[in-house]
Amino acid sequence: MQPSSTEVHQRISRISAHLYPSNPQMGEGSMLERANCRAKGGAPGFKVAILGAAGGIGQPLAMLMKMNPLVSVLHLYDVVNAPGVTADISHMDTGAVVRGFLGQSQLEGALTGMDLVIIPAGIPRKPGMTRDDLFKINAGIVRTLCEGIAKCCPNAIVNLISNPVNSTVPIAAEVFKKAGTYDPKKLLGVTSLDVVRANTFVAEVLGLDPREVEVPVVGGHAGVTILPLLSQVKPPCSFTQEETEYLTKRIQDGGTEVVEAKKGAGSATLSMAYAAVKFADACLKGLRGDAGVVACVFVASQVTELPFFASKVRLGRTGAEEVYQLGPLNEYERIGLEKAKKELAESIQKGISFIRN
Ligand SMILES: NC(=O)c1ccc[n+]([C@@H]2O[C@H](COP(=O)([O-])OP(=O)(O)OC[C@H]3O[C@@H](n4cnc5c(N)ncnc54)[C@H](O)[C@@H]3O)[C@@H](O)[C@H]2O)c1
Ligand SMILES: O=C(O)C[C@H](O)C(=O)O
Repeated sequence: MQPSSTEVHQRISRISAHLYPSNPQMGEGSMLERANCRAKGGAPGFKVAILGAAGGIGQPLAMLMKMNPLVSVLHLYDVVNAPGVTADISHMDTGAVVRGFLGQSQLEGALTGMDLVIIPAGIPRKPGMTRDDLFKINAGIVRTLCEGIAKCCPNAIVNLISNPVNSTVPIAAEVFKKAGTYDPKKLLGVTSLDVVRANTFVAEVLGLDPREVEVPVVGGHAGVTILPLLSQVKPPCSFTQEETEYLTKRIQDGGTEVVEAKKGAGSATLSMAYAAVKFADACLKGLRGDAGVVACVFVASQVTELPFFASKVRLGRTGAEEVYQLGPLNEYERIGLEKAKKELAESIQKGISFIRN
């Protein structure tokens, strides 16, 4: 039987409300309720928000998270174009319910009830810039978004991608401390792109499939703070001094390599979305209670004298439940570690001072 025109109208307004629940002109509450029911009644999964979802990273990240079977609800927030990206992604025939949120007034709706918040909001580098040159603009963006998280989903795990990660993570920590919601296990600076690059470049040198290679990358996420531990590569292997220097430099300069190739059109977006999803998936598996979920991430740490440091962690139901020691380093890595710590200390302090002063 054909549906009546009233039924068709009702269905259309339901779909609008599903896509734009925070925009009263776009639909009625009934669809939101239905979407919530579907989220509850459908495959069990986690609620994930992407802040900066309409950007170069945000769009492919949203697409890949919509394909993730662990996600039941996906909230896409941006200050521009969120409705367009949401409409597009929502047509994918995968399980997650997608909802769009546009602008500061809809931030609370985007965040309420979330288990995981991924933040790729902020400006990217152009050739000639360092990640620290992004601090002025991105520090304020991260502060505002983290104030929203503290208010609306204080228990969520946060995956912070916005650069400079070495400073934005300390900024987020200070915001959460001020709000009384800081849980060091749940604030994670995303460094998975460094690991993805390291696996790829090392595999090239060894003539292996990159999927078989595991390179721990520790320290931070900028220049010399990115420290690949080539002495700990799996499968066990050895490198000449020339290979070690080539690989270390290429991994440290991977971001710049992409920024220069893009000639002013931004920085890594597609490989970053891939790396972000790899890490987010690990966080969700940890939340689900899977055993043995290990990844490198920039996190509150006692591995060195610095308050934050990237190293391998074990992800569990409450976030980064165990932060692993660096393991034995060779002479080249020990020298690299000292350089990394010097620069990292300044970047961390800059982030802390941004909120405290
Ligand atoms: N951690 C890493 O490994 C890594 C890798 C690549 C890029 N990045 C960083 O990620 C960030 C984003 O890069 P991109 O290429 O996607 O940039 P982009 O400019 O393409 O996208 C950024 C998005 O953020 C949005 N945005 C700006 N202010 C916002 C706010 N207050 N709230 C919500 N959204 C807001 C913009 O509207 C835009 O859609 C940059 O800072 C970049 O340096 C980090
Ligand atoms: O290099 C950049 O500015 C972006 C990102 O941090 C990267 O490593 O690709």
